[in-house]
Amino acid sequence: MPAIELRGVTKRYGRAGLFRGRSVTALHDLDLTVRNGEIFGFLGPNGAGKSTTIDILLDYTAPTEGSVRVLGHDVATESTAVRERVGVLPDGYGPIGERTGREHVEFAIEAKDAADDPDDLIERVGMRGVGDYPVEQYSKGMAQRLMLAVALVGNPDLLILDEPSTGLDPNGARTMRRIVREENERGATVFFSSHIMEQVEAVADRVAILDGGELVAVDTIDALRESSGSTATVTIELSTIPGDALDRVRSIEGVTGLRTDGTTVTVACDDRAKAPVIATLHGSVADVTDVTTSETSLEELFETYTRGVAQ
Ligand SMILES: Nc1ncnc2c1ncn2[C@@H]1O[C@H](COP(=O)(O)OP(=O)(O)OP(=O)(O)O)[C@@H](O)[C@H]1O
Repeated sequence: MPAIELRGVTKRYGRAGLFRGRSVTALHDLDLTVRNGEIFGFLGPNGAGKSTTIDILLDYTAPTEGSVRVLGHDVATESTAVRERVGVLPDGYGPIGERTGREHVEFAIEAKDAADDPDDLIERVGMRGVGDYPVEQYSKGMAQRLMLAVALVGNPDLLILDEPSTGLDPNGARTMRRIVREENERGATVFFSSHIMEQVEAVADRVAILDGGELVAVDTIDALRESSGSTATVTIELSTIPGDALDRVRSIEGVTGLRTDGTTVTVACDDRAKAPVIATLHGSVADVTDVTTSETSLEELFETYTRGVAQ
């Protein structure tokens, strides 16, 4: 049984007021399967439809067409069963009011009828020392840690994290990654949206890239590298930029992209093309002062897929 299954999901929002009559199609006929036990990164540019998808998974909004199953339950008819087994870290909703962080966690434990120790959760998300402060005094990062503690209550089978790194400093981001891995090792499926590609690359088993309400890629990051044709990135520092040599580099078989920034040339290519790229620039009139090669990053793949270059 997949953890998440969307079939033919379309979502149209109606417009009120001045724009009444015009509607926005946020998702077009989306099919998506998230396997049980995987860490799944959900990516897309602003307005791609990520939050809409998450709202549909949680039954906060209904799809215009299509069916949605979460942990084997139809979210339209069995939303209570879904909520009992899902932990959610929403985007843009922090804790409010005079209650302390600990009280929020205690409330969530009670609401889920769970047996967690609030102190353990507070400790785990790195909130020791501030659990007894009223949440109105929390910084953005502390509020985010608290929301994560609440999401973890009851050992959920599925964690849905919407932009989990919002407001977190590097230590907080590391804690988040550690917790995602620990939860996954415990057996939970983790579905998370993010704009922070390093975070996704560090933990995700597979990723989906959504663009304009449609999936443009779903796979492991390695497989996306292969299918985009750019497995490597070669970065070359030159003393000057020789225009004709750049044209020769572009025409090398296996080169899928080339960018210049000052005297730095960055070439996306497959592994076979690395040596000819370096040799071509090395043999040009300009001096090569530095060369680095690396695997194509998820950020570069994201750019490729969301510009429709790869297919
Ligand atoms: N309640 C709403 N009413 C009307 N249009 C909406 C509503 N919510 C979202 N939209 C539209 O649906 C599209 C998808 O928005 P959504 O918020 O799902 O994207 P997103 O991928 O989460 O973006 P971001 O990365 O900026 O958070 C956008 O065109 C947005 O303007």
